[in-house]
Amino acid sequence: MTPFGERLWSATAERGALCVGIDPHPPLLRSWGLDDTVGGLRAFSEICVEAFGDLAAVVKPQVAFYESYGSAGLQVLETVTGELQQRGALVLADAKRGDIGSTMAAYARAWLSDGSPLAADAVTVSPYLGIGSLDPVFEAASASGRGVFVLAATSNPEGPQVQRAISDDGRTVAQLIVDEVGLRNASPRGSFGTVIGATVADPPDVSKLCGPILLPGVGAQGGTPADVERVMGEHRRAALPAVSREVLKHGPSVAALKSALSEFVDSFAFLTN
Ligand SMILES: O=C(O)c1cc(=O)[nH]c(=O)n1[C@@H]1O[C@H](COP(=O)(O)O)[C@@H](O)[C@H]1O
Repeated sequence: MTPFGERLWSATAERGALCVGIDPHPPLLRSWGLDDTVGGLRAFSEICVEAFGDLAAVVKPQVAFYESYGSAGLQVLETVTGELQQRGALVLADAKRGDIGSTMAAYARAWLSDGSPLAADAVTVSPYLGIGSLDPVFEAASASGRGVFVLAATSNPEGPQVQRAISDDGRTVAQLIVDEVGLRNASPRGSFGTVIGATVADPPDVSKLCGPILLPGVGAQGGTPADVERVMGEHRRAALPAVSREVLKHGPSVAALKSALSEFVDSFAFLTN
């Protein structure tokens, strides 16, 4: 398969730089007139497939909401992943996995290996057991043409306490993570990205990353297109802003969801022009 970094570049050139999240919060299910059951989860997800599959460059199902319904929820996630891919969207599984290396190899098999029922185009991972513990994930992604997004400077207010801490050599933890991911990218359009919230006040330098940057926190958490521009500086072509609730609140009308998504895509047109 063509490496994820190249596939993402083409997808954002064609559809615009935006990642729309599928986050089936129970109150959101209810506001769409759906039950907080696996049936409601399935109906919610099918509406999202219909609304986003042909339009968005990347769709990011939040795995936590599927896991909370057990194996039946994960089955819905498997189906939705396949349907989105059939419609031409790249699927980023927001699983945020992080463990010792030998266990990461099993997560890599689950999310990034051909033939796995849960395999997506890319997965989010957490580096707080040490970036080297993620090597099995980088290896599996390289082997299968998939991608990885490593948390570096997250959008939540609690993040800086850990991520702004200073490491032995004077860099912040967030900077260290960005630099380490950059060392693993083999080409300017690498398949290994980082996560930097659109809400982050003092973002790390991404000039040597050579990979995509997922910017969650747009919309419901207060991030704006101007914030994305500020965080990315001259590296804006690598940006992949992410929005969930601010689009999903327009459901269950497929037309209204599509139009909310298109408005966001337009507001980020400056990233790809
Ligand atoms: O990895 C993520 O996507 C992520 C990282 C981060 O720093 N902050 C963050 O909000 N997210 C995810 O992005 C989504 C944000 O949703 P909204 O706030 O509704 O747009 C959720 O699924 C979060 O888990």
